[in-house]
Amino acid sequence: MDAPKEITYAGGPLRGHLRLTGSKSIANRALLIRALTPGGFEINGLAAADDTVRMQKLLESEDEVLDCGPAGTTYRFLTGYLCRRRGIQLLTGSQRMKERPIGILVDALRTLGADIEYAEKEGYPPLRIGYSALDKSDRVSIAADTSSQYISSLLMLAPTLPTGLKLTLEGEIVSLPYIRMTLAMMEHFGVHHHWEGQTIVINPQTYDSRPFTVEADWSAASYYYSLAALAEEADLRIDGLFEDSLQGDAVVSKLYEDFGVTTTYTPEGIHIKKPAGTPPPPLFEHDFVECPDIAQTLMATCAGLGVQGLYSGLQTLFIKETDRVKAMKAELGKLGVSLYKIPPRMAGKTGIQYFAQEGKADFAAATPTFSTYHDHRMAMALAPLALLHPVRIEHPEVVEKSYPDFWGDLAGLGIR
Ligand SMILES: O=C(O)C1=C[C@@H](OP(=O)(O)O)[C@@H](O)[C@H](O)C1
Ligand SMILES: C=C(OP(=O)(O)O)C(=O)O
Repeated sequence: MDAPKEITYAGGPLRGHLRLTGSKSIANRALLIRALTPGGFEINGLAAADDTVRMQKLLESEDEVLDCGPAGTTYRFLTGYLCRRRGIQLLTGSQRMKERPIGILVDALRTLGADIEYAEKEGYPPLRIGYSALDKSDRVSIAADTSSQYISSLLMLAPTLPTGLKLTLEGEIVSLPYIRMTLAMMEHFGVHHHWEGQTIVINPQTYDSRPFTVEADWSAASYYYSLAALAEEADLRIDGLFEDSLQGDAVVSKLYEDFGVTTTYTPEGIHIKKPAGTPPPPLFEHDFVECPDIAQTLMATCAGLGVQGLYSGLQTLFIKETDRVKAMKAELGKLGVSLYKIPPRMAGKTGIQYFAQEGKADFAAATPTFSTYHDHRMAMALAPLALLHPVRIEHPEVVEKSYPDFWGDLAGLGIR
């Protein structure tokens, strides 16, 4: 095992200016839509993120085995796409990918006529996918409470199907902004849809070839908001982020207002500031069902500042790159901060599952070494704590999944 990375900060106000990496969610949609667009189009701002690089390579590959590694969107988007590509391919991924469910998407595709088999365990990757016209039905219902990526996969394919698709979303909808992102990008390429209650209707249409630029990544921006909140004083300019965004994680700018971090939008991007002497709030409460990827960031901020946390909407975190609540509980536990499920009887009759967080990070024992569980967001969410005390991060290379320049960008701010 490689040595963990130790990161420290000399102290003082946090100042800097950087250009953020591109959004992998937007990039992977643009790449998939391009593969379905006659004549293709130019995409600007594609990041070197591993998930994006894999998507690009696998779309071009004619190999019999396609390995998505840990990339969820790549895996789910290709599951739909490959159903209509000639030949038989085995779609596989990392060990963790084989534990992330795919049955809901496979069942929906089979209703449309797909030729898909489980190559190992029923309900999980890898999949053996053959060609099908997907003309058995143009109507399908799908459980929306597990992953929006299944829905995005079907939506992007929908206009290319013989009679389009009527997709009914059942149950609670998780990660809704990502479904909106998919539909908005389809609109950009001239494909229209309409809602009939809980059903999204997409008629057969052709994607128009138009140049496209990938926005910078608001999920990645969350780590800078956390840094600003943890700093005594902060003044950061981040280029490439805009108020009018396709990304639901842009809500992070609002969430950090509670911590005294303000955002000004400039023609180049954002300017975030925290004045010296801003006291932290006593409590931070949020429902993360629309922005699951920034939950770890806020947990780490609250731990660093000793802010009590009350979180809901975390029910999908256990099937991400790792079981994220379990992993955060273990790592924050190293600092004496507790994270626990509130017993349902105490949460009342709402049926909502709440988690509470209590305690302020205590660095008295020793420099903590954080494990990262093959999860880029564990590394990036915990790194800002280095503003308070040196920390060590195991397997720092995990950040390559979405943000390969993360450590270099932190170094540019004096966090080395
Ligand atoms: O569609 C997307 O780009 C994503 C959707 C979300 O997943 P779920 O829909 O599985 O929550 C999110 O967590 C993931 O990082 C990216
Ligand atoms: C959950 C994530 O990614 P994916 O599901 O695409 O692997 C993430 O990036 O936080």
